[in-house]
Amino acid sequence: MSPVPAATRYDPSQFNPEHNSKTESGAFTISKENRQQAKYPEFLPTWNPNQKFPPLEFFEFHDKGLLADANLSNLFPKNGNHQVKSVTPKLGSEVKGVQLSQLSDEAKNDLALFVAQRGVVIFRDQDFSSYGPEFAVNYGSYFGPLHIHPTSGSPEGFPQLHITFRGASKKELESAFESRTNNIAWHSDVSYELNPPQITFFSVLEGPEAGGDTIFANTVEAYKRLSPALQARLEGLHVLHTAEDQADINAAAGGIVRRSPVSNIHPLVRQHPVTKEKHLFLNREFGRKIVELKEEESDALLEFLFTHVEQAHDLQLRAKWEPNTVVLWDNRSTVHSAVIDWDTPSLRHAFRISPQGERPVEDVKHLNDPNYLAEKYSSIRR
Ligand SMILES: O=C(O)CCC(=O)C(=O)O
Ligand SMILES: [Fe+2]
Repeated sequence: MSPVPAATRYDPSQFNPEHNSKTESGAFTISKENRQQAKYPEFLPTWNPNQKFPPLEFFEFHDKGLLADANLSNLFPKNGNHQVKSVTPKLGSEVKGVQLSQLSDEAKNDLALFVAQRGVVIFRDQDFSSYGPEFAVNYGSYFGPLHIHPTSGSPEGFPQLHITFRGASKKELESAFESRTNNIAWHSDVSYELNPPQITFFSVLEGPEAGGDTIFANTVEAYKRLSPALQARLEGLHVLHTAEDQADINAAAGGIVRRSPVSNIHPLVRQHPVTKEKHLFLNREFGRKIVELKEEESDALLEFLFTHVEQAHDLQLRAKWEPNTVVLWDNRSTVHSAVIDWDTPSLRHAFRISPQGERPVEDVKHLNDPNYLAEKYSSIRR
């Protein structure tokens, strides 16, 4: 079974006993010093050891992108004042002149289609974060039930928001490289869930002037680049994804585990319900084993596929954050990593909204089938 990757071992959801203090309700939060510096205190993380959530259950999901206008005319009206340009030919668009907070439901449907088509969309000059956590939660809920992360910190009262927070101390910066030569950790978010997230919103509220970018890779293109012979061999294989290590690491660091960790099996090659494109669905952080293969075979094949996606800069992009940027990604057909490279002491504070999507399927004919893979589950010792 693949070993727990270095980046997963290092990063217990930013829970850091050195900078955490307690709120009035007994939850951990960041230090007073960091709280005083933060420009968006309503989005600061808390970790409440008493908060517990029941296991997630399978649900049917119908992507809003399927309701979109094929010409995206609600998102980009004919006489609108918007500019859209591709970041790279294979992945990503950058948009100016569209205010996410003001979109109608019809325009949100187009947004879901556009993000599915482009993989990553970078929206500049947004007022989205100024409306606070409640607005963010309501907005994201349009696209699907919001995922509550099992180990992350979140603003009090808004467990659906996943907060990324790094303090501004020199020690914190240096600790990033104490035991690793780099901090790159390619993944798609919480792929161990039965219905992992689809369209995902990420807003960096404040961050360093240079650095702290987020990198993305396109797993549709990564699949297309493989030879037909290898593509055919990958069909019908399934990967075991697990939350166990993340839970253990957080518990060991004194953090929280607010939902019991799960393991699930998903197809290695997945079909997208909106674009109908096939893509690799892999995850260096949570994907541990190809269940149909022996251990050494699985390790070698997974390592080949991870390296293929991670080295192919010709199917990747690097999103640069400016004040008031919101980035949306398709958490099914892309993988991403934070880039923790800044060396001036500055806060980096971000929030993520993760609407859950369909249970991954190798062919959309299985979409929303509650018995999908039932036989395989019963035959696998996990
Ligand atoms: O901090 C970043 O740039 C990305 C963090 C991340 O992987 C996430 O929130 O899903
Ligand atoms: Fe992520």
